[in-house]
Amino acid sequence: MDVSELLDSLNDRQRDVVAAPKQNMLVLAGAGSGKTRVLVQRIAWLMKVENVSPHSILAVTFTNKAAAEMRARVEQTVDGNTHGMWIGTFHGLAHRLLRMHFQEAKLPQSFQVLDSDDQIRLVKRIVRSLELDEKKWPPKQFVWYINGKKDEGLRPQHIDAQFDPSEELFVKVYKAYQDTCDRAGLVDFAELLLRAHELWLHNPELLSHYQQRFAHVLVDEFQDTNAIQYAWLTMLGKAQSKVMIVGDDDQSIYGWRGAKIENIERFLAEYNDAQTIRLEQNYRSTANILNASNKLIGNNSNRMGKELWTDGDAGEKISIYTAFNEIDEARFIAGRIKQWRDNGGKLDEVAILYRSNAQSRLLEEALLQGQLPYRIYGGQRFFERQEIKDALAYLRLINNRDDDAAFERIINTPTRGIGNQTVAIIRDAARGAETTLWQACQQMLQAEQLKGRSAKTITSFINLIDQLEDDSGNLDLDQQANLVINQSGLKAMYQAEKGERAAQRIENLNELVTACQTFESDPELLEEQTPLTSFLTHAALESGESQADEYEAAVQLMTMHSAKGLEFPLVFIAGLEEGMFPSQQSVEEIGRLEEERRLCYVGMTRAMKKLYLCHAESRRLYGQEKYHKASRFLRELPEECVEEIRMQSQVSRPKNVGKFSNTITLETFENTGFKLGQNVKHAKFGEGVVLNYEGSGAQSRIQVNFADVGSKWLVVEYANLQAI
Ligand SMILES: Nc1ncnc2c1ncn2[C@@H]1O[C@H](COP(=O)(O)OP(=O)(O)OP(=O)(O)O)[C@@H](O)[C@H]1O
Ligand SMILES: [Mg+2]
Repeated sequence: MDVSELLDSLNDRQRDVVAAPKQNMLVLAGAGSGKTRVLVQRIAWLMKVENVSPHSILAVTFTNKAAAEMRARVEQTVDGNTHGMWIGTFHGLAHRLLRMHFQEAKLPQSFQVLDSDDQIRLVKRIVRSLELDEKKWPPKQFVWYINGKKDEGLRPQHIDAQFDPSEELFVKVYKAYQDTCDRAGLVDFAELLLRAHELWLHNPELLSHYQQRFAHVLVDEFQDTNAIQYAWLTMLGKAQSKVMIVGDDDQSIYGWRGAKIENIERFLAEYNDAQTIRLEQNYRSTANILNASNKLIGNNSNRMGKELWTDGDAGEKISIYTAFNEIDEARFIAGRIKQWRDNGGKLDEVAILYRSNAQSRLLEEALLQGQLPYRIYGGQRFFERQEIKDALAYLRLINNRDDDAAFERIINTPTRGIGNQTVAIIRDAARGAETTLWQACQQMLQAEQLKGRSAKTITSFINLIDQLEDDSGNLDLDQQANLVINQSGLKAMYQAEKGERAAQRIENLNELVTACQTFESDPELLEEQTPLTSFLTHAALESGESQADEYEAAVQLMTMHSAKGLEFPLVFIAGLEEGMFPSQQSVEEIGRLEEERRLCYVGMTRAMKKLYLCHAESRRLYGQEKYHKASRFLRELPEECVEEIRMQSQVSRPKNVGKFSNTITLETFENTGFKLGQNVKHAKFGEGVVLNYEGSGAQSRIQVNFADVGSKWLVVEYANLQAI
C-alpha cells in the first residue's frame, strides 16, 4: 500500500489521527468508529512516512487474538517488515521483559507462570499450612486480596495492617504465598505486571534504555487498563516517547476486575499536551442498530459524551424475539441461522452472544441438532468444562464402578487425602491383576495390602460412591444429579473458591441439573438403558463431537465480554431478562448496573447488518421454572428501531414486554398445526400446554405438559390432540 492509499480510505478526523505530527494523543470514540483501524494505520504511517523503525514501536491490545490480528494487519499494510516491533497484551509484554531481564527482575532464569487454577491451589496449601479454617477463610478470598494488592502495586511490606487484625491475617497469607512463589520461581498473572513495574522502578538505566527505544507507544482498549498497567505504561512513555491511547469510556466492562475508566482522565491530566481527537462516524452498523445502541447508552450518567452517526442505510429493524421458554429461544436462533445460510450467508458471519457461559448449553444443543457447526470462543463446550466433567465422573462411577477414567478423575477431587503415591500403587495392582482400579482397591483392602491412612481414605471413598448410589438410585435423573453434586462435596469445593470463576462453575453445575431434568431418553432404548446411562451416553457424544475444525466456517458463541473489539454481520444476544442481564447483583448497585448497560452496548454494537435480541418468558434455572421480566435494556430501545417477533398463541402469559410497534407472527411448527404455548386437549391425559417439539412430518413429536399427569412426549400423528 503506498502512502496516499493509507489515507484514502479514511475520513477527515481519522486522517488527523493517522497523519498527526509526532505527539501524545487520545482518540476517544464510540464503537465501530475505526479506532482499531486508525491505530493500525498510524503504525504504518509512522513507518512509511516518518521512517520510524519497527524496532521503536510498542503496541498494546486487550487479547492475544487482537494482538495477532493487529500484527497481521500492520504487515499487510506495510508489506512485510515488522521485525523488532513489540505487539502484545500487557501480560504478554511484561512476560517478555521479565524473561529478557530475569536477573534485574530477581527471578530465576527458569521461572514459571502460574495460571489462575494453579494459583488457587497454591493459596489453598498455604491456608492449610497456616492451619486456618477453610470454611471461615475461603482460599479464593485471599487470592482476590493478593491480586488486588498487586494490581495496586503493593507488596506485603507496604501494607500497614497494624490496627486491623483481619487485614493482618490477609497480609500474613500474602507474605507466605509470595515467599513460596519466590522460592519456587513462580509468577502469577498479577505478579507479571507488578514485577515489570518494579523492573522500571529499580533499574533506571534499563527503563531509560526502553524509553529511548520505544519512541512510539500505542494502546487500544485503554478504558480497561488497571492501576498497575497504567503506572507501567506511563513510566515507559513519559520522557521521550509519544503515547497514543485509543478507547471508549462507554465500553469499559472490566471494572469488576480493577479496570479504571478514570485512567482516561488521568492520562489527560498527566500528558497535558496530549491532543484529543474524537471520531464520530460509525462504519460498522446499520443506522437502526447504531441509533438503538446510542439511545441505550444514553441512559448512563457520567459519560464523557460522544455522538455517533452513520451515513449508511437504516437497514433491517432490530428483531426482539419473545420466546416461550429457553428451548424455544435456542431453537429460534438455530432456525434463523439456517435461514441465513440458506439465503447464501456464511456461518462464520454469525455470532451468538450471552451474559454467562452456562447459557451456552442449550444453544449448543440446538446448533448440534440443526447440524450447524459452531465454535465456542474463549471457552469450552459445556460438557467439556472441568466442573461438568467432575460431576459426570461421579455419575459414571455410580453407574459403572469399572470406569477407570472416571475413577482417576475423582479419586481425590475434592481432595480427601489420597495422594499420588497411593493412586500409583492402586494402578500397579490393577495392572498386575489385570483388573480395574475399583476392583483392585477392593482386593487390596480385603488382602489388607493397604495400610493405615491409605486404607482409611480409600475405604471411605468406596463407601461414598456406594452410598451415593444407594441414596440416589431411585430418584429421578435430575434429583440424582443434584444429590451427587452436593453429597460428593463438589459443590462445596467450588463454592469455597469464591469469585467470578467459581460462580460460573456453580452456575454450570446447576445447569447440569437442569439438563438432566429436561433430558428425554430415547424411548426406544429405555427398555435396555437406565435414564442415567442414556444421559451419560448423550453427554459423552456431545463432548466427543469435535469443535468445528479451524478452517470450517462456524457460528461463533461467546460471552459479551469476549466479544470486545470484534464485529459480525449477524448477531444474536440471548437471555435478555431481568436477573440474567442485567444480572441480579448488579440491579442493586447503580455503578454495576451502568457497567451492565455498557456490556449490552458492547454486545449490540458488534452487529453490522442484523441484530436479534432474545428473551424467554420462562426459563429453567437451578431446576426450577422461573418467570423473568424482559430486560429493562429492551425497554430502553427506541420503538422505531425495533420490531417484535412473537407467536400468537391463545395462552395467557405474563405480559412483560413494553409495546413495540411492529409485530410479526412466527409460523406454527412444521406440519404439526400446533404452536409452543398452545393449550391442547388429549382424550386420556386431559388438558395441557405445548412445551416443545421435534422432528417433522410423520416423525414429529410434541411435548405437552398436562395439568394432571405432567409432561409427556407424543407422536403428533397418533395423539389426536385438539386445540382448545
Ligand atoms: N473510513 C472508513 N471507511 C470504511 N470503513 C471503515 C472506515 N473506518 C473504519 N471502517 C470499518 O469499520 C469497522 C469498525 O472499525 P474498528 O473495528 O476499527 O472500530 P473500533 O472503533 O475499533 O470499534 P470497537 O470500539 O468496537 O473496538 C471495521 O470494519 C473497519 O474496517
Ligand atoms: Mg476496536
